[in-house]
Amino acid sequence: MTAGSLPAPLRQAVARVARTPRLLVVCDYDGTLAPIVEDPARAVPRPESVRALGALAGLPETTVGAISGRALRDLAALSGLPAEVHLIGSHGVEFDAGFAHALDSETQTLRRRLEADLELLVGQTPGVFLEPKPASVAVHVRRAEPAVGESALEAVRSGPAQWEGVYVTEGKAVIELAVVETDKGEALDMLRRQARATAALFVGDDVTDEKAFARLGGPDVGVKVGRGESLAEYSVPDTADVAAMLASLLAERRAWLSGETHRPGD
Ligand SMILES: O=P(O)(O)OC[C@H]1O[C@H](O[C@H]2O[C@H](CO)[C@@H](O)[C@H](O)[C@H]2O)[C@H](O)[C@@H](O)[C@@H]1O
Repeated sequence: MTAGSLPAPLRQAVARVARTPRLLVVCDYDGTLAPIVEDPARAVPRPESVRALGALAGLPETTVGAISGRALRDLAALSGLPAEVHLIGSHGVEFDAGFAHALDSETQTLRRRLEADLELLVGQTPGVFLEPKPASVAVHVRRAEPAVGESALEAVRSGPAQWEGVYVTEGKAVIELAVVETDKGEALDMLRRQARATAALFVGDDVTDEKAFARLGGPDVGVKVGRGESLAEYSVPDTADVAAMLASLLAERRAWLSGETHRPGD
């Protein structure tokens, strides 16, 4: 996949947003920068995407972020994104390493109870495993036989997912129970305010990314990765196309900033 093989309307939208005075570029991680794989610990990003995001973050008037469902520490370790890229974990609520300690003791207790209960309920089911995070626990079923995975998901849905103070998110072969409400759209808006962005490009593949797509408007560009209903105006099939699109955005933005292409009002 090359920039030239992106659909023409998307190529035009990318060229347009590249010409905004203060640009914000934000990507989801799994399924967007990193292809989906069986083992979450092995989900590494496409190097071309990492390079493009790093280069974009080095340009003037250009802010870059990644908002992921992952714990911030895991996102930082796995993504290898440079320090100039703003990383936000836990579906948009984890901005810094002290996040878990800032939760009140009742919330921390609920989080521990959730993990213990989920371990008893599904932790020993073949192919099912837990991913503990600072304010949530994800139950993965990708490695389980389909019927086994579905019954584990059902046990979680009808069990701890019903507890008071628990927020449920279902994703790709995963159900996540959190003790705080999460919203990637809030995180996107915070980055937008900090950057005083005049337009944003957001790219994501999963249900939690829809909350970010819902915040887009005006000159913004939303790109859904993969199939399925989405609020995003544009879509691409997979992470290779995301890499091509980011490369195209980088080339357009560089050219515009250096005056090689027409600036509005010139
Ligand atoms: O918001 P994201 O960056 O897209 O994170 C969403 C979840 O991604 C991870 O799980 C998903 O990707 C795994 C690796 O490809 C895959 O094995 C799993 O089935 C997917 O659900 C991550 O492990 C979760 O913590 C994130 O919430």
